[in-house]
Amino acid sequence: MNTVEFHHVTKRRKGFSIEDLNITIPRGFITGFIGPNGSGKTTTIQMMMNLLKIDEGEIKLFGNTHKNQHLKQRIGFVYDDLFMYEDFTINHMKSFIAPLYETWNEDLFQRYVTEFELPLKKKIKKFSKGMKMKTSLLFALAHEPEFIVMDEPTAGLDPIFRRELLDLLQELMVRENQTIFLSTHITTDLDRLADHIIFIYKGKIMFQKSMEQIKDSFYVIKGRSDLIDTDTKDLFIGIQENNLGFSALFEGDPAIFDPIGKDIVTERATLEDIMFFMTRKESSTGAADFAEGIEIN
Ligand SMILES: Nc1ncnc2c1ncn2[C@@H]1O[C@H](COP(=O)(O)OP(=O)(O)OP(=O)(O)O)[C@@H](O)[C@H]1O
Repeated sequence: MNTVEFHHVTKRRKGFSIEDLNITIPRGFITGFIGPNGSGKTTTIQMMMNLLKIDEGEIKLFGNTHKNQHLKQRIGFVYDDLFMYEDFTINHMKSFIAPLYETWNEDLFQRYVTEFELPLKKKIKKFSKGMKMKTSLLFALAHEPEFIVMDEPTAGLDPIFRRELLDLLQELMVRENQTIFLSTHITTDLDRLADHIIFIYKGKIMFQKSMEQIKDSFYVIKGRSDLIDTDTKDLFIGIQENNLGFSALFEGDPAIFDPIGKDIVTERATLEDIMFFMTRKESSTGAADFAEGIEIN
C-alpha cells in the first residue's frame, strides 16, 4: 500500500522542468528524497501538497486525488519558511491553526513546546532558523498526522537538535508506524534512518530503491590508475582520478573484481558517494567520454 503515487507527472517552469515523474512513497516507512541543490525536491513536494499546479499526470494521496483538501488533515507538513506568520506568536498561531484540525492534541502540543524549549509569547520574526523549524515541527506533530512530509528539516539546525530530531523521527516510526517523507541534501542524515531512497537530479529520477538494495548494489572501488583502461572505465558510473589512483562508483556484484584481488579496495558506497559519482557522470555525455576527459591532478 502506498501513501503517495506520482503517475507521469510533468511540471514545466522557466529554465527547469520535471518530465514524466513516477515515484511512490510506501506506507509505514521513512523515504528519503535526495538530490543536489536545485534538483526539484521542493518543486516535487509542492506538487504533492497541491501548492503548485501540475501540467500533466496524476498524483494520488491515500488513494485519492491530491487535490482533495480534506486530506491535509492527515498530513503534517514541516518546512522552514514561516514568513506568513512572522508577526505572530506561537500562541496566536495556535488560535487559528488548532481549530482547523479534527485530531488536534493539546497535550501533545504542550509536550513538544516544553521539549523543544519554544517561547509561546515571542514573535516568530525574532526566532532563529532552528526555532522556526522546531515551530513548524510542533504544529505538524500536534495534530497527530499519519503522514509527515519534511522539506530539508535539518537545514539550519545545530548538530544536537539535528540528532534529536532524527531520534524523534525514529521513535515516531517505532511507536506509531508513521509514514515519513524527508527531503534533504545532507545524505548522512538518511544513512541510518531511511528505509527507501528516491534520488532526483535535474528534474529526473535517477533511482528509487530500498536502502537494502542500495547497500547491496553500490560499491566504491579504489585502486592504482594503471589498473583501469578505457574498457574497464565503462564498468563504472563515475570515476575520480588523481595522482594517487582512482576511485569509482560501481553498481552490481563486486566479485567481478576478484581477479585483481588485493590491488583494489572495495567499500560499500554511502548515499553521499552515490550522489557525488552519479552527478559527475550526468554532467558528461557518458561514462566513456567522461573517462577520456579526466583531469589528472
Ligand atoms: N517559483 C519558481 N518559479 C520558477 N522556477 C522556480 C521557482 N522555484 C524554483 N524554481 C526552479 O526550479 C528548480 C528546482 O528548484 P527546487 O527548489 O525544486 O530544487 P531543490 O532540489 O528543492 O533545491 P534545494 O536543495 O536547493 O532546496 C530550480 O532550477 C529553481 O530555480
